[in-house]
Amino acid sequence: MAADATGAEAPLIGRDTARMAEMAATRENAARLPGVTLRPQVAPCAGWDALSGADIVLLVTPTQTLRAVSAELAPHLKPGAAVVACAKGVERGSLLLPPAVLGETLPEHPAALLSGPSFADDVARGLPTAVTLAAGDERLAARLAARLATRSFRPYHSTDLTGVALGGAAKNVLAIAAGAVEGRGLGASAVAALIARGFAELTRLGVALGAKPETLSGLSGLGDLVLTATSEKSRNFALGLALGKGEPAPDKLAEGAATAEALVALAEANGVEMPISRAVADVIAGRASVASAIEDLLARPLRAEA
Ligand SMILES: NC(=O)C1=CN([C@@H]2O[C@H](COP(=O)(O)OP(=O)(O)OC[C@H]3O[C@@H](n4cnc5c(N)ncnc54)[C@H](O)[C@@H]3O)[C@@H](O)[C@H]2O)C=CC1
Ligand SMILES: O=C(CO)COP(=O)(O)O
Repeated sequence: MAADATGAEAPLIGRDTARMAEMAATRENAARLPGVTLRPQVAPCAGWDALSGADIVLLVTPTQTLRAVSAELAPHLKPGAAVVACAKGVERGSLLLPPAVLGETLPEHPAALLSGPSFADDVARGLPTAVTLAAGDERLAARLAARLATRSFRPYHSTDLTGVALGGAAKNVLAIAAGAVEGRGLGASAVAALIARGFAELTRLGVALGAKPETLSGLSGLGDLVLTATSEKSRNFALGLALGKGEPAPDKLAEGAATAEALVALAEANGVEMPISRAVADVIAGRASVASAIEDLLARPLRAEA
């Protein structure tokens, strides 16, 4: 559970017992958020025991682990507890977005999703951040948003789970492409073109899946795309940058790399073209070089902008 506005204790559960004990003692997550002192109500611990008292559980593991982790914690949840996925991606194989994965593993629990432009480091340092909290039920979405809000962390609520989830998944793939364009030294105009055309393909798929266009152009879609596709703090952008420069990939989670192939498969299944995402999937899978992928994108036939 998060350290929310109520000041209630918020257990922070991790699987590495020694690291959680160290975090509890030093009040710092030295590996992920060095220099940030944990708020007093955050209680690092290991094991699932602390779940039994939680009304709201935030799941902050990567997309491809969501199914296993949520299934493992299922027997330990308080009846009726809301489970909020914070992952941004498409599950490989099933092609499901995070809320739909939770719908399968935790059908008795209301599923929600937290997404939007928010580097963990910015949030932890109390810098102003606005995000989207989505749940199928509007009252639940509003209640969760109010519960998680702080003076600097502003969740807007939504019932468009698909739109919020799709924006978060696609922007990571597109950020890899933006990083690669930057890494090849193609200039700021090319990055802007990529963001705009990337947003067009994100929107096409979102609409095909039933998302609301205003969700896609909101915080969790366009907002997060702009952040991630323009900042070297983004691990997805940093991966693209390394690929573009021909350097080794950084040893950090880049959700877009794990999601690219699944995103393109989801688009194909819905009859939607996503050429930039496809180029990223091809490069990640080793089917194309960055140079040839960019060549192919530039060689596409000219067409109407929509
Ligand atoms: N770091 C950020 O700024 C933001 C991250 N996210 C999303 O949050 C999700 C997680 O990302 P981060 O926390 O940044 O990644 P991370 O790599 O910093 O942390 C992931 C955590 O999950 C744990 N984990 C991995 N596999 C696990 C498993 N099978 N069982 C239990 N725990 C497992 C790891 O030990 C680690 O503590 C991603 O989908 C990412 O897109 C969303 C918004 C911002
Ligand atoms: O999702 C994020 C910011 O909103 C974090 O982006 P990266 O995973 O690329 O670091």
